[in-house]
Amino acid sequence: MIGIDELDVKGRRVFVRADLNVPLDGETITDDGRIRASVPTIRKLVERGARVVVAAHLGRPKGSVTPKYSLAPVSRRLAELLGEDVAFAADVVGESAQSVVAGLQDGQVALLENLRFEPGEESKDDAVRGEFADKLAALAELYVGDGFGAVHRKHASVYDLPKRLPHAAGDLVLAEVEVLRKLTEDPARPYVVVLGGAKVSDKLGVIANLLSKVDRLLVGGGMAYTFLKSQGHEVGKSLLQEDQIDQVKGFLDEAASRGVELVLPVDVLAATEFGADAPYEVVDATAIPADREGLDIGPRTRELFASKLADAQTVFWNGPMGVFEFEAFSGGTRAVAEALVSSEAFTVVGGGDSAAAVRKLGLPEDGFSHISTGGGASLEYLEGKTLPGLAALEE
Ligand SMILES: Nc1ncnc2c1ncn2[C@@H]1O[C@H](COP(=O)(O)OP(=O)(O)OP(=O)(O)O)[C@@H](O)[C@H]1O
Ligand SMILES: O=C(O)[C@H](O)COP(=O)(O)O
Repeated sequence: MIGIDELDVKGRRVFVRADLNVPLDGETITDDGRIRASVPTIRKLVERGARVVVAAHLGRPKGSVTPKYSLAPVSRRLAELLGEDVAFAADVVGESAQSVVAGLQDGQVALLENLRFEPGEESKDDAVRGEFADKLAALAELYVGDGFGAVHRKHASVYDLPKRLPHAAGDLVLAEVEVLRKLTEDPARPYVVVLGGAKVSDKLGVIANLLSKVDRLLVGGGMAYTFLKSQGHEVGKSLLQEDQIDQVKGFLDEAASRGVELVLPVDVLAATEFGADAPYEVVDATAIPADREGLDIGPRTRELFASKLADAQTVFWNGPMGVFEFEAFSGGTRAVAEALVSSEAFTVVGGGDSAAAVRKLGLPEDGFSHISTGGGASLEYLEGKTLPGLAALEE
């Protein structure tokens, strides 16, 4: 994988695939970490006289134009952080994109509209993705892969486009891979992975492979309820991945046979509904009332998880322990974050929302060895999987 320093970019149109998938409240960006992380590569290209065409996704609009997922607010923030104008295209490969890109002078930056407004971006059909990648390729002469958070996606802009243009990895991708490689090569033990969050179906899949690598797996957040259900417990209205209950039963058996400690919540904050002010009570994780929804791990679980982190030498954490965006349900995430900050271990936090949670809770970013921009991407890297976006850059 070569870096951007090895590309001759002056006067050339360089397509930068970034991960600008930031949390939004309406049009307000609630955490701009991923935009900040994308700035150094873009700035370097600007300084070297490239005509920079940035592209990214936001949310999961599933191939149709969805105004609430427009990158317009991101474009404004990117311009502020760069201290440069950013020409925003109102579409991805249409007339607006073509004219914005054609108008770029050396050292200028454009941002295309959300890649996922186009069905070709995420299509499972290679030909459909390829056709869309051809249109993206027509916008540039060189490709830079810098969207680490999305390198696990076999999407047109991540996987097919670098096959069509001379390419290099951006500085963010190189830095992320360097840190994560340390975790895959002989990590100091005990090696503990903490999983939470809401992308349950995506991330349950990684557990099978992680079980052969870690000593301990702590499961909280929206992930935990499928485990509790698979043990036969009622989980009420909590997040549940019904179709993966059997698979999860298999994980419990495999963890036991491998001697991996799989630690689940023993209590949860069970709310009457999903909301910042929803009334809630602390209940045993084995007795969640049918009309309640688990929105955070409870106080006994916080202590349990902290004790399981106390002797760790290596920790990877992805996914908040609860709905940390609501103050009342942020305590579990805070407890895990604080346990990591006070730990001597090599600690890596990964994921858009996980990193945002660390910042929102006011924890010192330098309290962690590394804060990664990728959640699912980091997990799949740690599993030892070949990630499409990295494989394409290596070719
Ligand atoms: N018990 C729960 N019920 C519902 N949502 C939850 C629960 N616990 C955590 N969440 C939500 O999970 C979301 C984050 O999950 P996610 O899996 O996307 O993590 P991430 O760090 O952003 O990783 P990635 O970068 O892969 O997206 C947060 O918005 C949080 O509110
Ligand atoms: O938030 C993330 O993990 C990345 O931006 C990828 O988003 P996705 O899970 O919707 O593909």
